[in-house]
Amino acid sequence: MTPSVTEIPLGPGLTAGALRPPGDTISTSTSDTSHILSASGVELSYGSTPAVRDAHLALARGEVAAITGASGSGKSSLLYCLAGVLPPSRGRISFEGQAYADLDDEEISALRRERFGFVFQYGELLPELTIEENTALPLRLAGQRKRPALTAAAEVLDRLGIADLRERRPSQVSGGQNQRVAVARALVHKPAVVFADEPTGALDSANAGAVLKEFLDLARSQGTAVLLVTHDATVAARADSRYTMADGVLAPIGAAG
Ligand SMILES: Nc1ncnc2c1ncn2[C@@H]1O[C@H](COP(=O)(O)OP(=O)(O)OP(=O)(O)O)[C@@H](O)[C@H]1O
Repeated sequence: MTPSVTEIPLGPGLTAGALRPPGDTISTSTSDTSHILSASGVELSYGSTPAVRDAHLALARGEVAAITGASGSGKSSLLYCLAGVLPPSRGRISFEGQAYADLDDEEISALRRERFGFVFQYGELLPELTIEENTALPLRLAGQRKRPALTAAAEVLDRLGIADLRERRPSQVSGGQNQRVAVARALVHKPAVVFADEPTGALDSANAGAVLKEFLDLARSQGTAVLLVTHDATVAARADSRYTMADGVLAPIGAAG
């Protein structure tokens, strides 16, 4: 099963080419250019079940923001709205001042593929590709030739201390190593924003701390903003800004810095 350009798995049930139902009600205003990503009045319901209520959030270039909250509070739903994966029921989301509502399906797919990176709890690597090929995937999807893409992948793997694993397949490395590969893949194309949903949630605490540090150090060194969803307050403590979510309501906790 070789991945096609439009079928890169981004997580359970998600693909890079997926999702943009017609008829959403996002406003087309593009006034906020001071933040790389901004959201106002975002709401999402699944049928009659509200999951996100009137969420406001702004992410600066290179900022690491964390959202904590209990299971079912709406964190993932909000993350997927902000990543252009799920269209909100109401509200406005914009990237670099460009409202998602003004982008067509192809443009929003390109945004997710080229300007965003994704990390999920279980890595979501493609089992039939090597570690190096998995890491190079965003560059290949963006049209880069194989050799420079693999060279760039090897450099990122080296920065994460796992260059020696590059010829192996995901089944041949540990959980922590898999998650480092997922981090490498999310950052290899130097995206503007990485969306990370419980990126270390499947790891033991020592491994989780190490992987998280490497992830955030690498993101910060290349100016990539990170929006991090986590249950774990110690993970959130590494962020520049923090939000909490309860019953679909997002609230900032503490000042940035
Ligand atoms: N596809 C769906 N269809 C219907 N309801 C859903 C769907 N996905 C999530 N929900 C509901 O929306 C609410 C928010 O779910 P969400 O997954 O966003 O929460 P979460 O805070 O990320 O939870 P967790 O920490 O357990 O991942 C929950 O009540 C959940 O049951």
